[in-house]
Amino acid sequence: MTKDMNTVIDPKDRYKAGVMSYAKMGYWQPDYEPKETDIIALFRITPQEGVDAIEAAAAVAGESSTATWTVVWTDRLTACDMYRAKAYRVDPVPNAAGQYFAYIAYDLDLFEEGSIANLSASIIGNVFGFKPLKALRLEDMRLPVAYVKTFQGPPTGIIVERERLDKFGRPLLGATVKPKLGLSGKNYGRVIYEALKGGLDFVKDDENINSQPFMHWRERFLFAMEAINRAAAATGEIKGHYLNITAATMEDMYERAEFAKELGSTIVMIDLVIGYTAIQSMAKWARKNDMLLHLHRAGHSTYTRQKNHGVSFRVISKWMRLAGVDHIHAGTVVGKLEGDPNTVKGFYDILRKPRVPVCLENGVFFEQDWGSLRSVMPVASGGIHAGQMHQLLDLFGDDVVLQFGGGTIGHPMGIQAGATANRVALEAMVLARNEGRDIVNEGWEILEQAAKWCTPLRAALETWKDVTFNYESTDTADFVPTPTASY
Ligand SMILES: O=C(COP(=O)(O)O)[C@H](O)[C@H](O)COP(=O)(O)O
Ligand SMILES: [Mg+2]
Repeated sequence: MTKDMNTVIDPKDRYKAGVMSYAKMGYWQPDYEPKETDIIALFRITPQEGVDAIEAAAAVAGESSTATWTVVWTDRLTACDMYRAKAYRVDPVPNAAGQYFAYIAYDLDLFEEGSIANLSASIIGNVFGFKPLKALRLEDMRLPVAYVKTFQGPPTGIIVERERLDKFGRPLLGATVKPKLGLSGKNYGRVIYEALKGGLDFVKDDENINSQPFMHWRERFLFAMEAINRAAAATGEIKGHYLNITAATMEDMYERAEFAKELGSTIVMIDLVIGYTAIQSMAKWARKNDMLLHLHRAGHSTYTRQKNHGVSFRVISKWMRLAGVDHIHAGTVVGKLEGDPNTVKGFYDILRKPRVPVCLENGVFFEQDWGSLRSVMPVASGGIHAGQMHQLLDLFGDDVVLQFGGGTIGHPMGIQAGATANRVALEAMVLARNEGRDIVNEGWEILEQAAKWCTPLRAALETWKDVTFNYESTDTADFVPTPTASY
């Protein structure tokens, strides 16, 4: 008698041996034409040696929708033809041997309305640990308007934020208080006051500042608000500080948010690590209470950075626009943290545009209609300074917060001077752009001209130097069709 194959074949080899075929179970349908209401996911799959790409794509479709590792009788009790996700297209990734782009369509009925937790439990729930795959990356998603409309989206959005702040026609300026940890409430407040008085619009808490022994959260909030009020009175401008309300429980976060509002803050901040459901809860709170909601993407690089495994930040950007944040850190290109120029531009389009056109060069695979969901203000932050103002304005335009932590608080003449250097650099660059000057090629010259009248800017340029470089995209090179692979 032959042995039961399931007992001797390693699960990952079942696909090679043909014992198990998700493709045959109906999860591969090359003739399927996605419906307007389908959710579409684009995965980069790297099958194990000997596993067929189509079988691997079908396995991803199966495991991220209805299937388990074997056929079950109860499928027949459901509308299984409709509920099965359908892998309908598999293309080899040019210049990346062994990798494939797999397109998978999901019926809208597979998802609960307005829930990122539910969406992600399917799309990234189990499949990333699946044995037939060496690696898997969720590159992009198309979210149908019917689904988009079940989400609240950003509580405030760019237009209303500008109206509330009464600031138009230029990027907003911010800074993260440094050092990240250790300051007392009083000294923390001093940093905020100096930076706001010097010319910044916002200052912010760092991702890991919550309620530590050296500064409890109420001390931080009280000293921060005092600084904001004083700076607003001194400058005649609306000023703000992102009070980080990230905490261990929702109860704590609501308590901190309520206190921020009570003190007159316009904005609160959360970290991505609090989780999708907590983010959605805070988004609802922010809309109900007319508050801006700032999101720091703390933790994202653990799964967004590797090019063959994890989740692209363009997908996280989409989920966060649905979930409803007003600000999100989205990369600088020229700063201290990784970020391919075209890819980062793609994130900014996803966050800001009402309808995002396909742009393979920027890694945007699908047209995305946001169905009048408000737009998210991207935040460029991480290792940037006044000497890069021309490149930042060229890359990101006006609807962005440019945030200089070290690039304000590390200024040789002090914090207020650091803020002034940034404000003068920005205003000089915006003026030059509006006059039609070529800010990319004449950028450093424009900064030097402005520095003749502004000692803090001169000191900033002398300290941090001209680091203008030609940003070139490499990450999305393999997205653009080649003569041998078109998609
Ligand atoms: O503290 C900083 C920046 O400080 P500095 O301006 O001194 O470098 C932020 O946490 C990073 O911007 C996060 O990165 P990202 O914005 O890419 O999520
Ligand atoms: Mg930080």
